[in-house]
Formats: sequence, C-alpha cells, structure tokens
Amino acid sequence: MATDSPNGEQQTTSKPPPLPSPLRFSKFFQANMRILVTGGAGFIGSHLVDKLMQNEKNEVTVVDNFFTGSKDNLRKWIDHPRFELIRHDVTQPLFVEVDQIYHLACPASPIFYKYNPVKTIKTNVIGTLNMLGLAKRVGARILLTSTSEVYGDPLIHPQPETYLGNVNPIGVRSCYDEGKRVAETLMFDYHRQHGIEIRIARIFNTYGPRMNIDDGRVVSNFIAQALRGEPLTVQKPGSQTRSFCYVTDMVDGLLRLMEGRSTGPINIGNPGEFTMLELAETVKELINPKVQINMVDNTPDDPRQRKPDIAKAKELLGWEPQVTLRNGLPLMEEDFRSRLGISKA
Ligand SMILES: NC(=O)c1ccc[n+]([C@@H]2O[C@H](COP(=O)([O-])OP(=O)(O)OC[C@H]3O[C@@H](n4cnc5c(N)ncnc54)[C@H](O)[C@@H]3O)[C@@H](O)[C@H]2O)c1
Ligand SMILES: O=C(O)[C@H]1O[C@H](OP(=O)(O)OP(=O)(O)OC[C@H]2O[C@@H](n3ccc(=O)[nH]c3=O)[C@H](O)[C@@H]2O)[C@H](O)[C@@H](O)[C@@H]1O
Repeated sequence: MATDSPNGEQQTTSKPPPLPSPLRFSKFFQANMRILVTGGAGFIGSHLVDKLMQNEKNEVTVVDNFFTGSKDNLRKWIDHPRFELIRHDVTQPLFVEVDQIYHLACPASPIFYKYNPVKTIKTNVIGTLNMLGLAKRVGARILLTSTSEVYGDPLIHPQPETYLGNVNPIGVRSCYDEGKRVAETLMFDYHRQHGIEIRIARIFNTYGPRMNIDDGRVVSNFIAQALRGEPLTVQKPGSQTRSFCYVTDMVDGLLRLMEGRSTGPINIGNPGEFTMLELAETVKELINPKVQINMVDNTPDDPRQRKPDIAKAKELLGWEPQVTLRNGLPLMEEDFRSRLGISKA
C-alpha cells in the first residue's frame, strides 16, 4: 500500500496477508502445503511436480492450457489424492486457495513463442498480473521463471544479475524477452507496493527428458535428428554459444530459491559453455557418428553468446549444477528413443 510521508515523498508499506481459512486452526487440520504450479504440464513444470509430489506434506494443483504441455507428462499423478489438474489459461483470473505459486506458464521454445506473439506477451504480462493478484488475495509466496533472454544479445560475458541487458524491444523475440522483463517488473512492484513475497529465477537453457520431440529447441532438435539419421541443423554461424543445464539440477535450484530468503533475481543455469557446432559434434559422437552436420540459415536477433554467472546462486542458495552435458545427453537420448520407438542397435 502506498502512503505519503510528512515531507511529501511516497513510501511503501507491506500489507499483511489475509487470514487463512478458520479450518487451518481446527484440531484435525492436516497442515499441508498447498502449491500451485502454472505450466505444470510442460517440460520443466512436470519435473518440478514430480519432485514436489515426493513430499507427502504437499498438495499440488497444476493449471495449464496445454499449448505446449501435455497431460501425458503428468499421467502418474492423475487421480492421486494430493494432486489436481485444471485446464485453465493464466490470461484469465484464477480463484484457488494456495500457499505457494510456481509461475511457469509460458511457451519457451522460440518456434512456439513466436507462433502467436500477441498471445505470448499476454501470457507474460496479463498471466503474471493474474497470478500476482491471486498471490495478493491469498497471501501466497510466488516464484516466476524468468529467463536469460532478459539479457538479450549480451554485451557482458558471462552475465551477472546486475547486467541490465541489450534487448531489441521491437524484434520477433520481444514478445518473450520483453514480456519476461515486464513480468519481473510486475513482481517487484507487487512486492514493494503490496508486500507480496516474491522469488525470481533467471533460467538459462535447460534440457532433459520430456522435451517435446518437435520442440524446435537445439538439444531436442539435434537428438531427434541424430536418432532419425537426419542431418543436424546447425544455424549459422555455429559459433554462437549456450550453456545447458540438466532439468533435475534446474528443479533443485527452483526449490531452493522458493524455500530460501532471497527474492532474486538469481541466475540458475550451468556455466559450461558450448558453441552450437561443438554441441552438434558432441551429439554426433555420443548418439550417431554417421550423421551429417548441415549449416542452415539462422533467425533474427539470435543471441551470440550466453553463459550464467552463478556466484549468487552458490552463495545465497548453496546451489550449483551437478550434471555435465556429456552425462545429461545420454539420459535424454534414452527418453527420446523410447518415445520415437528407436532402440539402440
Ligand atoms: N527450458 C528452458 O530452457 C527455459 C529457459 C528459460 C526460461 N524458461 C521458462 O521456464 C518455464 C517453463 O519452460 P519449459 O521449458 O518447461 O516450457 P514448456 O513450453 O514445456 O512449458 C510451458 C507450459 O506452460 C503452458 N502454458 C503456456 N501458455 C499458457 C497459458 N496462457 N496458460 C496456461 N498455461 C500455459 C504450456 O502448455 C506448457 O505446459 C517458462 O516460463 C519458460 O519461459 C525455460
Ligand atoms: O535459456 C533461455 O533463457 C532461453 O533459451 C532458449 O532460447 P534459445 O537459446 O534461442 O534456444 P534454442 O532455440 O534452443 O537455440 C539455441 C541456439 O541453437 C541454435 N539452433 C537451434 C535449433 C537448431 O536446429 N539448430 C541450431 O543451431 C540457435 O540458432 C541458437 O543459437 C529457450 O527456448 C527460451 O525459452 C529460454 O528462455
């Protein structure tokens, strides 16, 4: 709530969260943690749900519009008494009673977020506004999965959280990267103005089982191509870099951030940095040495380099990734083989 001080300056005060339901004080009430995961049917979200469901004190509700996610990713939890799945679009208001919100809902693959850019920006802005409104109404803590794309095509390398970015506001990627930047702004404005407890993770490229096979992102593309015996499509110039984090490391980082005391933003990613040509060579060596590598045209505004500075995650969360790219790729290969029905020769 904003108030005016005697000298006319605006000050912000924290508004206390609303009282919980009287049932919470009942003698027989089970003090479970009620957790909402938006986008929980997607790649990272479904792995996060698996981890949250391992704790018997957690009741997990997923809301998802299934644009890029699928019920299949959650099939082992359907009908579980501590699990609930709601088909819902976060651009519409949502009324549920929860203690924590992991807000992931947003298409993440560039092909999908560029497919309907107006919808992507609505998801990032109106969707985040709705989830913050929910957090405010019920007094929940909310974590936003932001992105390394808030740094745009970075002029500082590696990227610390203090770097303000080099982002094109009118390009074809802007619906996503500017959308996430506004989402971060909304998070901090609700925190300062309404005392909402917030957490912001800046996620760097994450890979692992359950990525959509025709997702369009580079690791899933190369693995599917190698397994099908198709040329690996390296977009020019091939010297652009990314840092790839295995999904279980990512989930561990998100849980630590939610449970910790820091609002963030905090970079969560694996600092191991590879050019796209190096990635293609590694996939070729590990999965199919006979496959060709083809250079193809790139898309506009592709960042030339990206690597997280994770000093803050180490210091504040005691977190650093455990799975190297060479160890993670075979785990993903196994999942892709079983879904594509291609067994190892
Ligand atoms: N995977 C990465 O490398 C990466 C990197 C940076 C940030 N992130 C962020 O992490 C989150 C999850 O990414 P992911 O890789 O799991 O992507 P994903 O596409 O697999 O999952 C996104 C989920 O959100 C759902 N969704 C999309 N729009 C929605 C809407 N309007 N209402 C309700 N549900 C909606 C989709 O159906 C899907 O289940 C996203 O917020 C993404 O921006 C991911
Ligand atoms: O980590 C992040 O912050 C962001 O990273 C990715 O965006 P991007 O890095 O562009 O992901 P990819 O589409 O996987 O592209 C990575 C690189 O691989 C290249 N690429 C992609 C696909 C392909 O077949 N071949 C290829 O060489 C691209 O040109 C690009 O340089 C994610 O998809 C975003 O959701 C996420 O927010």
